[in-house]
Amino acid sequence: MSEQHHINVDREEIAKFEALASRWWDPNSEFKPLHEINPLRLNFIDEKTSLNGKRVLDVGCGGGILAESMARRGADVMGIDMGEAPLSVAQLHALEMGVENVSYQQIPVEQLAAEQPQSFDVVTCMEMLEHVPDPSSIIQACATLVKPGGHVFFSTLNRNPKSFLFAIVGAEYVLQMLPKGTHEFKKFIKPAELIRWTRHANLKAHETVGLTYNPLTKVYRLSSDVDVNYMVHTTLSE
Ligand SMILES: C[S@@+](CC[C@H](N)C(=O)[O-])C[C@H]1O[C@@H](n2cnc3c(N)ncnc32)[C@H](O)[C@@H]1O
Repeated sequence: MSEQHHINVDREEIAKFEALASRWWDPNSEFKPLHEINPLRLNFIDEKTSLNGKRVLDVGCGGGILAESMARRGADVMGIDMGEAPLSVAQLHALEMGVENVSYQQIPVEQLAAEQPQSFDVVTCMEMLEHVPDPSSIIQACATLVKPGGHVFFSTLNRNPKSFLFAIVGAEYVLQMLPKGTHEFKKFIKPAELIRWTRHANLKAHETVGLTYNPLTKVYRLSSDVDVNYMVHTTLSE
């Protein structure tokens, strides 16, 4: 692994997720939001790509909530992350659940892109870009890894006063759903910025959809409101 590949990893960010890893599959833990949005994003991805039989890469897979669920839909899934503990948790969970068509590896996405370009039908990169020093480099690597015509999905947090209020003040301080310091506001990404980076990587953005939390009903749903958490569906131009 060359030094260059390590530059785009924030060790402090990885350490945060390592420390929480044992609670990854507890639906009432710090990872509750990921558990709750998972059916929404899984169905969205499955509708666009028909996961059954597809070769899928999940970048920044953590404890494997999305990766394992895509494997259960019949995809052949590889999950990568730079955290060791989340990957061990992911591996163990798949083993316990008897899900065999998912594997996990600790490797920087830029390195995998150099080694295995154009090898996946679908690439997903969820709730990860806001934790890395250079998100555009991750996006470029995802574009390199997907086959021409293949699908790439990103999700992240928007950057505006409302997302500051919901994702940081609300989630970390008022509701205490997430540990304080989970998110850094200046790393949040506006949809226009994300879409510009995807365009530079030769990815065509088709749809941007909000993952919206209603604090009164405590329910997430897909909506046209992209103010806080949102997901983008792209394909690699052929
Ligand atoms: C909020 S979690 C999201 C996990 C998963 N994608 C999901 O949505 O269920 C962010 C993950 O990104 C990983 N991560 C952060 N920086 C990374 C990097 N540079 N390369 C790979 N993974 C990274 C962390 O270790 C953590 O597992």
